Order: sequence, then structure tokens, then C-alpha cells
Amino acid sequence: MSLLSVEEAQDRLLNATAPIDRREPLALGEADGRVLAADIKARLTQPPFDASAMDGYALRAADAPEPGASLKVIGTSAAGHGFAGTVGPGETVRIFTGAPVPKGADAILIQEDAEKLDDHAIRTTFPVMAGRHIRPRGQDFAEGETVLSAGTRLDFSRLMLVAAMNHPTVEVFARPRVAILATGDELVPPGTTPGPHQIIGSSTFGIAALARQAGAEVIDLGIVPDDRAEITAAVEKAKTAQVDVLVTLGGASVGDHDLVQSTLLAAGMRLDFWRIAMRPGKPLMVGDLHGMRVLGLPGNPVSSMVCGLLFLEPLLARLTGRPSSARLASARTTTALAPNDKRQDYLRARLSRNAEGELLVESYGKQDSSMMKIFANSDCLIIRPPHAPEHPAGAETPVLLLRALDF
Ligand SMILES: Nc1nc2c(c(=O)[nH]1)N[C@H]1C(S)=C(S)[C@@H](COP(=O)(O)OP(=O)(O)OC[C@H]3O[C@@H](n4cnc5c(N)ncnc54)[C@H](O)[C@@H]3O)O[C@H]1N2
Ligand code: MOO
Repeated sequence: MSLLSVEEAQDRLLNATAPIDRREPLALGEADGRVLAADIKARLTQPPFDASAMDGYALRAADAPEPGASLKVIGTSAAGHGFAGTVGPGETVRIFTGAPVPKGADAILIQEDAEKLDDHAIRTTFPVMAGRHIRPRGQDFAEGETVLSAGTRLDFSRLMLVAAMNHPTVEVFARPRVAILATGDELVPPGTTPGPHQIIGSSTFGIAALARQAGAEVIDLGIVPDDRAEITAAVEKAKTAQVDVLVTLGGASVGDHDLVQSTLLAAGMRLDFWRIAMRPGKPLMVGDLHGMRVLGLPGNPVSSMVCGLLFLEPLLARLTGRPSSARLASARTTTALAPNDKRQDYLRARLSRNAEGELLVESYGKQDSSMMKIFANSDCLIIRPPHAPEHPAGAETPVLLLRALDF
């Protein structure tokens, strides 16, 4: 059977997935990272009045086109406490940043450009133009204006804006619910003592972190042995918990103890596809069961994570109605890379910069998909397309970033 390409598999997965439309109201303080389910209109105009952008003096520009004008100080306008009167010819009002510009005034002179003659008079030392240092009412947004659209992911800048529009709560899409089930007689949880021939089940923690970063709510179904009844019981738990995505770890290949696919098929799963032309991650399986998308990830921890990055993360982005995160970049290889075979390769690699600031990438020699230390020390994965010829040292290659660059 020929293997599906990564791109074809991603398309098939995403094209068959619609964004979830469950919604919930949330207090703004809880809404970081969530996706708006409705457009947001401003409930008021910002700024609500013409406001001073500087500490200084509000005046009539016509009174002081040239330096040397003397003006009488008739009052004060502070943020939160405006001046009730009107600025007439030859008059000025002491004003502070954020304070309303008093009636009659049409410009602000910054205090550095004012010479104080006494407590009630100043002389200008700089020409004043109408409108100078005034933030006009509504300069930011106007009441009734649609400022943010449904589908926008909330972050620091948008939360600040929603608050400024006077909304204490927002309507957001519910987070996708992801259940993670680790399978294998050999697995025990971290902090326990493995028996003979056992190892620690670690992949759940990587996949859970990735899913949470992609906006999901995670339900850890724990570890079950290679046993059909136990796998079936765990799948029932996922169904009862009404998850959107069931991720299984391990048991995805062709060995006698790889029971996940046959057990899920017996439980009613519709198999979409299985086995991808990629390394690591070949045994990836995708299907549907009881309304859940099923992602069967291969057991080798690095294979699980690479499949998580390439399939789970975009799936969760689709479910929340937003584009996938931008992990693709380009870097120059420090060494030549061997010609590739028919599987798209994802090589663990480290990034650095040369004196010109260009990104350089160096792959690790040994790429066994059980080696988590090398994966954790990697900054990116070099992408080697199927049948790529030898890649010369110094040429650009696409890379998949594992985390944001901080150098
Ligand atoms: N004859 C073949 N054998 C294998 C093939 C193949 O095509 N033909 N594919 C290989 C590839 S590629 C991979 S990847 C693995 C994946 O197999 P499974 O999904 O069945 O994974 P397991 O056998 O259950 O486990 C593999 C390995 O990973 C360890 N593991 C499993 N789960 C976890 C976990 N949650 N945390 C940490 N480590 C885990 C497990 O102990 C095994 O060492 O199959 C190849 N074989
Ligand atoms: O593809 Mo497996 O995922 O090589 O280890």
C-alpha cells in the first residue's frame, strides 16, 4: 500500500473538520487566548472628549502663533477633573495629559515651552498651531463601531481593547476538548518505580502541553495496558466526557500488541487513513468515532510529538476557527544533508546565527525517534521532502520551529 503524503494527510484531516460552534460567555480576565464567537462593537467613544496628549497649557492658537505671547492662567484641567469654564482670548488653562481640553481652547503648549511669569501668567517660547497635542474625541474608536470580528484570537492587545470598549465579558468559542490515552503494558506514570522491562510513559505530557498551547482543554485518560477491553473502556470514558478529539499514544503499528486500530474499528470507528510517508511518524492513524476525531499517534515519543505538531496542532486551530500557528521558517545548513528516500524527513536540529544575523541550522547525527533528550535540545526540525537530492552545505532549507526564537 502506498503511503499518504504529509500534505495530503493534513488536507484530508482539516477539510473534514468544521470549527466547533459551542460558545460561552467569559469574564475578560479569563479570556486570554480564546477566540471571539461574535463581533464586538464599541459601547462608547474613545477618547470620549477632546483630550490633551501632554502636560502643559490649553490655549487659543490664534493668540500665540509666534513665541513671546503672554497669557493669563484662569484655571486647571486634570485627568478626571475638567475645567468648567471657557478659554477666552489672551487666556490659558493649566492642563495635564488625559484631561479634557476646555471650551474655547484649540491647542496645547507643552510646559517645556512655557515660561512661568507668576502664579497666574505664562509667556510662550514656541509657536503654537491649532490642534497641536490634542487627541480628538473618537480618534481611537466610535460608539457602535465594530472593532473586533468573530474568529479573532484574544491576546494582550485585544483584551485591552475589549476592556476599553466597555465590555466586562466576551462571547467566545468553547475550547476543543482533547482526551489523551497512552497504551502499552510497559508504561508506568512518572514518579513510580518501573517493573522489569517497563519504562515511564512520558508522551502524554508533551502532547497535553502542545494541546493546551493550541487552546484545548485536556482530559488525561491515563495509561491502559495492551488489552482490548481496557482500551474499549477508556474510549467509553472519552465518549462520556464528550471530547472533540481522542488522541491515542502507541499501539499504532503492525506488531501483535498493536491493538489500538482494531479495537477502535470494533467499537465503530470509521478509518479515514493510516500510515504517512513521513519519518518519524509513519504509523499515524486518523478516524472518526462517536463524533470524536481520532488521532492515533505512534508510540515512539518523538514520533508522537512530530505527529502532534503536524496534525494535532493544525486540527485544534481548525476546531477553534483560526489559522495554524506559523512554525515554518528557513535557515542555511552548516553541513550537507544526504539524499532522502520516499518519506518526508523531519530532522531534529539546532539553530544559531552567523555574523550577518542569518539563521544557520545543524542537524543532529543520530535521529532515533525514541531519543527525547535530542528533541528537547532541538530548536527546529529540518524538513526534507521525499526523494530530495543531496542538500549542499550553506543552502537554505525549510525548518519547522519548535519554539519562538529568542536569539
Ligand atoms: N514491522 C514494523 N515495525 C514497526 C514499524 C513498521 O512499519 N513495521 N513502524 C515503526 C515505527 S516507524 C514506529 S514510530 C513504531 C510505532 O509503533 P507503535 O505506535 O505501535 O508504538 P509502540 O510499539 O506502542 O511503542 C513504540 C515505542 O514507544 C514507547 N512508547 C509508547 N508509548 C509511550 C509513551 N506514552 N511514553 C513514552 N514512550 C512510549 C514504547 O515503549 C516503545 O518503545 O513502530 C515501529 N515498528
Ligand atoms: O516513524 Mo517511526 O515514527 O520512525 O519512529
